[in-house]
Amino acid sequence: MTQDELKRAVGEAAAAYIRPKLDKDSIVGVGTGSTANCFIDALAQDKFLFAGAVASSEATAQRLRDHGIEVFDLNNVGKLDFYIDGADEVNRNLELIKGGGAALTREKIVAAVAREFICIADETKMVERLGKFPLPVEVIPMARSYVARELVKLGGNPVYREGVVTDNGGQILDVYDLFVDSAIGMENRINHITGVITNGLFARRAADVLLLGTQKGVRTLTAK
Ligand SMILES: O=C[C@H](O)[C@H](O)[C@H](O)COP(=O)(O)O
Repeated sequence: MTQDELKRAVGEAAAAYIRPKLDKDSIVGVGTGSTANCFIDALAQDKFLFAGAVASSEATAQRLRDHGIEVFDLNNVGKLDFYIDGADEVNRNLELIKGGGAALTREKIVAAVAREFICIADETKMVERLGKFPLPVEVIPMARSYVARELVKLGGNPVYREGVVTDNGGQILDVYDLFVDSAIGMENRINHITGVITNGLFARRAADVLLLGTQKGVRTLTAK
């Protein structure tokens, strides 16, 4: 199977995973990216089973609406049973790097609210240790150079993702060569740099379940 076919398989598996738990009041948290798009397309088949969705980006909100799925403002939603999203890297503890599509901040917010975070990924995303994928860090624009200098002190090589403005008006630094021995430790350290909005390590709120697309089928993994 190609990578695209694996993405489609996990998108469909995620829709099947939540289907029996949906009711007419359910609101589903939906992530961003090509794998999340596969999930949205599968979820649309079930759109009469649930109330609507909360989106982690403007792009996702648009795709949901295009499918006729109502999109709610997170501030008007009391509880979210599920959040389904892709990842750029995932380890065996279901800690993630996310933000390749610059949606990390809203993704982290929706994941924080959700009772169950289901990550969907093809097997190319599974790693022993996080950090080969450059870690996205969203910053307040005026703080970009200062934050970059602080990231160098942590051992990273930050590169400004030129031309990208996030849905929140932030900018992105992609940090190469970071040694991430403790994902939670690094997530906290980077969050404490003044001017950082969010970083793409999802360790304090890791995924609860991973649906991993492999050549032998979709595997369901929980944290080790
Ligand atoms: O900002 C983007 C998100 O974190 C995506 O979930 C992540 O980049 C994975 O995207 P894709 O499914 O396209 O590989």
